[in-house]
Amino acid sequence: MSKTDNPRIIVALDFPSDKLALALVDQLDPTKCRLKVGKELFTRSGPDLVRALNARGFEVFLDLKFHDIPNTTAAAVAAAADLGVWMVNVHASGGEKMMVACRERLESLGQDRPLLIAVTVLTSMGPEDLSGIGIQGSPEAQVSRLATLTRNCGLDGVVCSAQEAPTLKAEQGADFKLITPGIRPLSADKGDQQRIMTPTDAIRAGSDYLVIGRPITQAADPLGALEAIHGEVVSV
Ligand SMILES: O=C(O)c1cc(=O)[nH]c(=O)n1[C@@H]1O[C@H](COP(=O)(O)O)[C@@H](O)[C@H]1O
Repeated sequence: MSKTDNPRIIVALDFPSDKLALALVDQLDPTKCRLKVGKELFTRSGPDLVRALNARGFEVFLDLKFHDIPNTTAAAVAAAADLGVWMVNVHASGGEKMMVACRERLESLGQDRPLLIAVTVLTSMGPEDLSGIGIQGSPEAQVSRLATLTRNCGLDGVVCSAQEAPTLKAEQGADFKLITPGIRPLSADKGDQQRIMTPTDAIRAGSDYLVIGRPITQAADPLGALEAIHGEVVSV
C-alpha cells in the first residue's frame, strides 16, 4: 500500500524573482498544495526564498536535478536537507555510485530527512530526442531501466511521465513514489511538454504527486485553478 500523503499537488514556481513567486504563493493554500523551487528561481533567490516558503506553511520540493560526481552530489543533497526541504532530486543517469552516495549521506542525518528521488527521462523528451543522445528504444523502456536502478539504490521514487506510471507501479511496487510533471487539464496548453496526462488520469494511472506549473501559475485565477484540480484529484 502506498503511503502517499496529502496534498498531492506540487505547484512549480517557475518565476524569475522571489517577488513574483511570493505574489503567487500568497494566493495559494498550503493544505491544497506543496511548492517546487527549481533552477531559475533558486539561482535568483536562493535559500532565503525556501525559508520564506516554509515560514508560510508550505513544504518545498527543491528541484535542482543534481548530476555530478558522487562526493559533490552527496554534499549538495545534504545542503538541501539542512535547508529543511521536503523532497530533493538528482538525475538517475548520474548512476549507481552517485545515487547510493546521496542516499547514504541523507541517512547519516537521521530520521527527519527529505525524500530523495531521481529524474528518469524528462517529460519534454520523445523517442527522437533519446536517439539524439545515443539512447535507442522507447522512452518507456529507458524510464523502466532507470527506475529499477533508482529503486535498487534505495531511493524513495522517481520523476517520470504519468504515462509510465501503471508500468512502474507494477514493476517497482506501491511504495515507490512516482512524481509526475507534464500534467495538463483538458483545456490547458501542452506547451513544451510531450508526454502529458490530465490530473484525473494521472492519479488513476498511479501517480503519487502531480507537478503542475503553468496551468496554475499562469491562470487568471491561480487559487481557482488549484482548487479545481485539487477537487478533481481528491475525488478520483
Ligand atoms: O523534475 C521536474 O520537476 C520535471 C521533470 C520532468 O521530466 N519534466 C518537467 O516538466 N519537470 C518540471 O515540472 C514543471 C512542469 O511545469 P509545467 O509544464 O508548467 O506544468 C517544470 O518546473 C519542470 O522543470
